[in-house]
Amino acid sequence: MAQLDDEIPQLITHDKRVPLTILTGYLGAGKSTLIKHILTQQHGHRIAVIVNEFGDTADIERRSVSVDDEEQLLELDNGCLCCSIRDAGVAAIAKMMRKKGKFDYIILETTGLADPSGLAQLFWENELFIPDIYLDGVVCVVDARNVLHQLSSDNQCVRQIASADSLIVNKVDLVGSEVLEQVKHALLSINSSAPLHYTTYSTLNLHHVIDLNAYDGQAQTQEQIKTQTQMQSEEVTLSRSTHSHPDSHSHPHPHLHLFGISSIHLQTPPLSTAKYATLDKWLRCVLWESTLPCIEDLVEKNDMEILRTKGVVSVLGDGVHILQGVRDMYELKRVSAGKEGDTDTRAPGKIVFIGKNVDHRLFATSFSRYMESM
Ligand SMILES: Nc1nc2c(ncn2[C@@H]2O[C@H](COP(=O)(O)OP(=O)(O)OP(=O)(O)O)[C@@H](O)[C@H]2O)c(=O)[nH]1
Repeated sequence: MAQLDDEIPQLITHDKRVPLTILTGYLGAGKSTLIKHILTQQHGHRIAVIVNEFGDTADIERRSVSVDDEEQLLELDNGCLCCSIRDAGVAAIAKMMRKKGKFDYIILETTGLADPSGLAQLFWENELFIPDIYLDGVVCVVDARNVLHQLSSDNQCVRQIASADSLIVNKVDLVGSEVLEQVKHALLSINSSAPLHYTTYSTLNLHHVIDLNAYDGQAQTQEQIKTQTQMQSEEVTLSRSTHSHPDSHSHPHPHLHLFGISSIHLQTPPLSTAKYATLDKWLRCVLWESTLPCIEDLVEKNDMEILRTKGVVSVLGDGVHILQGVRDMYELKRVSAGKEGDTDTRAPGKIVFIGKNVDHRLFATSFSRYMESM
């Protein structure tokens, strides 16, 4: 356990905040293996690892990742970091931030049983607690061999995948190409906006894991989001037709109900500044009030839960704007200036919602009706 003391704060950087990666993934997926890989690579960072484990396995974790300097590891004894974060957890991390300026990056490995979306939300809005830290991204390691079974039986496993900004499909050495295809389709149907990376022993290029800037609009260019979502939605369509009549007796894989969690995309044309304000209002209804306006004739009550929102929108004469959201929090931010004749500002936009009971038809109808009515 790191010795936390009250020395005079000496942050490694004075003008820069320290990035935080939340590392999630089901029990045994390969999170510690990934940390071990990260800590032995050249990445130019001095990384502190925080292990948040159930029970007393943190001791085993410490040994298995073999960190040279023990002070790089901080264990949070309480398995439920989300509940304790506002007091002990934040205090511990804040104190660690003052540790002699020994690190410039934090990886928080969550318990294999946790839903990371609450944590992501907390660190996204954490300026109140630890202003020196910003959330870089949520990375989820998936066990290619066991994930299909886990998805059918554990809600948290689905939520971990839904919250990810980067998905690492590990243990590909243990499965054949057919299973890998099924895994890919299952993951894309839950989260179509996170890129997939296939690994053995969590070995991959570190730019898929750290310095993602997933919550910083600058990293999400229009082209990236467009290519990613277009490519992945084609694959999801393929996956849905492949599994249109699942039957556990005739199929070699289980029917995945995924606890109602999936992702949908809405297309949006370039918006005038007035319509952009309308979009903002519609998002407040959806994300703050959990309501889809203007569809009362179609559905009485909507039992939806949004975990993650991402998007890119062109505003006529005002450049490209990025949408980022975690649960009920969201941010619309301009990332490039627009000018007359700027092709970017005339490109179509796209909004991705990941969550429970997100129905594409209802979202699309609500969106188009609301945008027309205002
Ligand atoms: N065959 C194979 N084994 C792997 C691979 N990656 C990890 N393992 C093994 O899987 C086991 C679990 O890996 P860990 O990295 O400890 O998994 P974890 O996600 O940290 O596990 P928890 O802390 O229990 O949630 C270890 O025995 C690893 O050596 C892989 O790609 N292929």
